[in-house]
Amino acid sequence: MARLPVPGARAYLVSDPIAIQEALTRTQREYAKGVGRRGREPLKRVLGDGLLTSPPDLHRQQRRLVQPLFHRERVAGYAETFTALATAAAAGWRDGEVRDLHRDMTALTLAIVARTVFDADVGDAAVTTVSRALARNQRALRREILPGGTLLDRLPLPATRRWRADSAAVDAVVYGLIEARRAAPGGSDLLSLLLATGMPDRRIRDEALTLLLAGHETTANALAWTFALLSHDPAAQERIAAGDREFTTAVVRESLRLYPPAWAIWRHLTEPREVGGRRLPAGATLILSPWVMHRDPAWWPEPERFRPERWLDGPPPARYAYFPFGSGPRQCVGNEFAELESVRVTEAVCATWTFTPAPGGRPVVPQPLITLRPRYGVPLLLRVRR
Ligand code: HEM
Repeated sequence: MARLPVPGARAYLVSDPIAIQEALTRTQREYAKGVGRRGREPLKRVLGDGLLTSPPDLHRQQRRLVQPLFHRERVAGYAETFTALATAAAAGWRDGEVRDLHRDMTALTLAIVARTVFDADVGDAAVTTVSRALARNQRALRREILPGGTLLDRLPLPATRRWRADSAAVDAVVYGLIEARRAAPGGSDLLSLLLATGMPDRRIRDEALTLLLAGHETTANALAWTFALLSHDPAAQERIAAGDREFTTAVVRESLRLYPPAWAIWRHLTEPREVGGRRLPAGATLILSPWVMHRDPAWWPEPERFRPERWLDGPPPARYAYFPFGSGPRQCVGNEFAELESVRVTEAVCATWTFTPAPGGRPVVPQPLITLRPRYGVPLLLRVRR
């Protein structure tokens, strides 16, 4: 376990799978979400008391409410929608053009979560509003984990003003969806479930925005990284196009190993405790990092290599050496949704297109903000599959 220089926090990188398991599975009690003594969370300001950032007492009932939307059979029922929306998006691309697949995947995954979870169509303007708000503000939001970070909010900094304007625009999109559903109630989508509880609009907004953001930003990154990796591997593209779904699933898992969109999960101790053989005080911050564990040679032969076959011919990984979706009570509610969506979208793109890195394009490099985004996008040269 190593001490890390995080301002205002006693932060430790935990690299023992047993200690990671304990921190994730005992999350609502001894190990709480967030950074430092008060559990600061960068996303709390955006998502309020939505499922991702809610306190433990509220969390249990919220999770029960939302869970039915993510049951295995229900998710399986979304599969054809995943394929149809991806096929329609890819049909608009042109032979020989260079496209930023990260941007394309952001629009697509947002349309997918709106269609499936919200039973709504979001227009192009709404897609631009939401994706621009995320792209421009992650750095400003990350300030929130710094001590006094919220004080900066009171200063008229350009970043703060931009965030306020973007946030109001995103709220207008979400309240628009809520109003539309109120006018046509009775479905089994997320908004119908939330409206039926009679909870105040502000709470509905928190839950809805949480699922809209958590439900597309991470998957957009996962898909962008997947296409970046595949752009160097024409044989893998062929195998996916030939319909080998087991292989495509292995590709998605391997991509989540090398580029886990949730690259760090933060917890803090609510009381003094021994973690990984070391006594730590209350308020100590623990960083559980899929990025670090997924590339540790102790668990992965040739850890830096993209080799989807390891998921087909090797033993399953040690349980807490691979946790792209976290674990325990706060585990990703959309994990099966995300995996199936990623497989179907990857298949749909490879069915019609082959792709290579854009000649002379900027390098594809990770930018670890709240999520792991490709800093300059993923520019690829597209060719129609012949
Ligand atoms: C590849 C895609 C995805 C990745 C890597 C991912 C990763 C994660 C991780 C690591 C957590 C746990 C955070 C923590 O313990 O502090 C989480 C929570 C969550 N995720 Fe995902 N996620 C993905 C896709 C999705 C999708 C598609 C949805 C919904 C449609 C979703 C909704 C949520 C929600 C609501 C939570 C909070 C759960 C709770 O606290 O009960 N995620 N996600």
